Amino acid sequence: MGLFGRKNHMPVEGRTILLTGASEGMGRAAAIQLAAKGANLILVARNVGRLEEALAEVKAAAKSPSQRFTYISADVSEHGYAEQVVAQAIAWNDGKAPDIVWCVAGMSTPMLWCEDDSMAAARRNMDVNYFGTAEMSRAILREWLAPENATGPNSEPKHLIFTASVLAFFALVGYAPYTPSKWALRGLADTLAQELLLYPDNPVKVHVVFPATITSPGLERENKTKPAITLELEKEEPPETPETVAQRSIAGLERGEYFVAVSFLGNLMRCGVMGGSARNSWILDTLLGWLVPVIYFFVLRIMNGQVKNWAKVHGHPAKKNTAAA
Ligand SMILES: NC(=O)C1=CN([C@@H]2O[C@H](COP(=O)(O)OP(=O)(O)OC[C@H]3O[C@@H](n4cnc5c(N)ncnc54)[C@H](OP(=O)(O)O)[C@@H]3O)[C@@H](O)[C@H]2O)C=CC1
Ligand SMILES: CCCCCCCCCCCCCCCC(=O)[C@@H](N)CO
Repeated sequence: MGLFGRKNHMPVEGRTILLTGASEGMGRAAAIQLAAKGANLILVARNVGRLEEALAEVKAAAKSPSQRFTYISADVSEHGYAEQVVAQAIAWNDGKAPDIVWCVAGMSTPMLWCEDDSMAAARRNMDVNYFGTAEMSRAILREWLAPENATGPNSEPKHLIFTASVLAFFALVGYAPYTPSKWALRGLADTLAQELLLYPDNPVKVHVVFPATITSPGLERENKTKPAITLELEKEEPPETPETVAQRSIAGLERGEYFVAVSFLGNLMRCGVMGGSARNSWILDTLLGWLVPVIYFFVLRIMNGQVKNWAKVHGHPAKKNTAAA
């Protein structure tokens, strides 16, 4: 129970959490905050040097000396990686699967669709962002949902968390290699949310977090290929630090939200495309959902106008179109 008797839907104290993408940016910030709340953590990423550094920061943030922390180096884009990571995690965790798995690992290579490298980029983004998460979700669910791992309908649920982007609510020019990988995560999450109802004795909750721009090392990397028009349009939603995004994401998970947006604009965008997805609040989400078309009537006019004007001023996109140029 939190303030005013509000239930914490995702208690982490004493539980074990596996996070992919935990060595930098939002994943590392989330790991540090979860350590401060008393969780045991398994950090996953590729680069061991950066994992060591993150591990030291996580240890320093721990709430109690009894908490345990480790890391596993793995590439989430490799087929079959997740079974190995889950097996290693279970061995480290005294034979028990982690209670919470948060897939944060992701990347983005924005560019215009007609650029030379866009198809290779699209496949890479899909491998890391979609399959990296899909493989982990399947490996951990096969553990959590096994009949011998049933904990009973009233037990504390396990949590499976995906990390998408507000671009899965509202698309932007220049993100074609990336955006479909994040939309795909939503399709998987909606399907799993329903499929999990087949296992009432093995309660698991699925969630998707939808950040907007995060001032992370990843943002610096993606800005190297980002078209200038993309940079221009995405200024509409101010960037947030990894710490703020992690904190708001965790707050949403603690409130029990299924789709977690981390800003007011993000929540508006979310309510504009709910479709058949579970609502956080049926009343509020529906009311906001009625408002969004009115906003889009103007926003689309303005934003498409900006793109057309860009073409007028700068001519054919051809080559000279990255933000760096
Ligand atoms: N930055 C932004 O503006 C936004 C980001 N997002 C999403 O939020 C999440 C976090 O983003 P951000 O904080 O920018 O992340 P960063 O790019 O700063 O960090 C990415 C993390 O993921 C790990 N990682 C990347 N590729 C792989 C891989 N193939 N296998 C294993 N680990 C990998 C990195 O470690 P290593 O390289 O050592 O493997 C690192 O720990 C991502 O899913 C991203 O797509 C969503 C909206 C906006
Ligand atoms: C109804 C409300 C109207 C909405 C207005 C639209 C404003 C658009 C802002 C979009 C921000 C895009 C952030 C991209 C984050 C991302 O995922 C990349 N950086 C990849 O890492």
